[in-house]
Amino acid sequence: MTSTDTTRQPRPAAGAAPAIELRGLHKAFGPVRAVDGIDLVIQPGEVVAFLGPNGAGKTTTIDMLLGLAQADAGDVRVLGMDPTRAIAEGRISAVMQSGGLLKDLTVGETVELTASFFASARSTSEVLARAGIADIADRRVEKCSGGQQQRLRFALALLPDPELIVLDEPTTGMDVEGRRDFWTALRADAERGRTIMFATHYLEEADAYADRIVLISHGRIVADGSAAQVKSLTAGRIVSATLPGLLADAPEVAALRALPGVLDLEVRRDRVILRTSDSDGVARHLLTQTAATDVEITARGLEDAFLALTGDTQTDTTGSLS
Ligand SMILES: Nc1ncnc2c1ncn2[C@@H]1O[C@H](COP(=O)(O)OP(=O)(O)OP(=O)(O)O)[C@@H](O)[C@H]1O
Repeated sequence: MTSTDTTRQPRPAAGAAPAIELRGLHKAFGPVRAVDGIDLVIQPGEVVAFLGPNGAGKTTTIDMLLGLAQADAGDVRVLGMDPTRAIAEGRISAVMQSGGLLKDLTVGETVELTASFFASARSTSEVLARAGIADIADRRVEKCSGGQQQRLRFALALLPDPELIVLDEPTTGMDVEGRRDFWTALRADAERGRTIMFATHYLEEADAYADRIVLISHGRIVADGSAAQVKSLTAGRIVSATLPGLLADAPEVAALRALPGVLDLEVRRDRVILRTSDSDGVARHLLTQTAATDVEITARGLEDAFLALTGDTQTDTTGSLS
């Protein structure tokens, strides 16, 4: 079979079991609530980024998803079955951050050796081509860059032709080029209908390569949707201006707070900072109804959404966003 074959990965029929179903998942390590009530359903064919800062609970969730750790409470189903059965049947593969490669073997030998452990596996040439490393089949693993080794792990994960691939921070420590090549190979494979879930703390990877972002913090899901939807959860722009002699209880502040679209407002010395869905209206008010100077309007990006929703860094605005 060649890498151009497109008949083998049909999208699952309507009514197929979810690729991943997590219900009320909890896991604690002593006093640390690593996973604190996760409910998540991922449908066949979705490419989902599991995004969160260090210690958010991504790896713990993935370990339970792969049957490597037991939940304290809750239920895990993968392709409608227990994860250990899905793995035994070759229907789910994992790509972890490191380990598992023998440095003296070549890339091709590594794939052939691993394929010999499976009752039925795709061909070496096919998985090397899919992972974008056919040209380095004869290179010894120890001579491969971090990015090439990670694409080799991806090739190994493709051997049983799984319906679902789970990757735990697959590009940690890679340079920009290595990351780009890795994601190009993964995304091309995903186009064929495979379900992919990857953990990352790189916002740009989630934004660029996932159809859906599940943002977690302190073991809980704090946002779930497309990159645009996640951004819109912290919607609006920031308008700031200097108002000399400003006091937080001044009538000007009350009038600003009452403007349509204002989501929150903060006074810092003589500067007022507003988050609003109508930045033009606020700027117009400031310039025509008050003595404001230095009016600035800034857009909020995914980075802001991430920080605001995970609450791990102080944002410029007040008010709860999650
Ligand atoms: N085996 C363990 N023993 C004790 N605490 C643990 C253990 N594994 C994880 N934790 C704690 O559970 C929390 C969640 O960790 P986890 O590794 O799941 O987060 P993560 O989102 O994958 O983080 P990272 O991006 O740093 O890998 C952290 O506070 C971590 O210190």
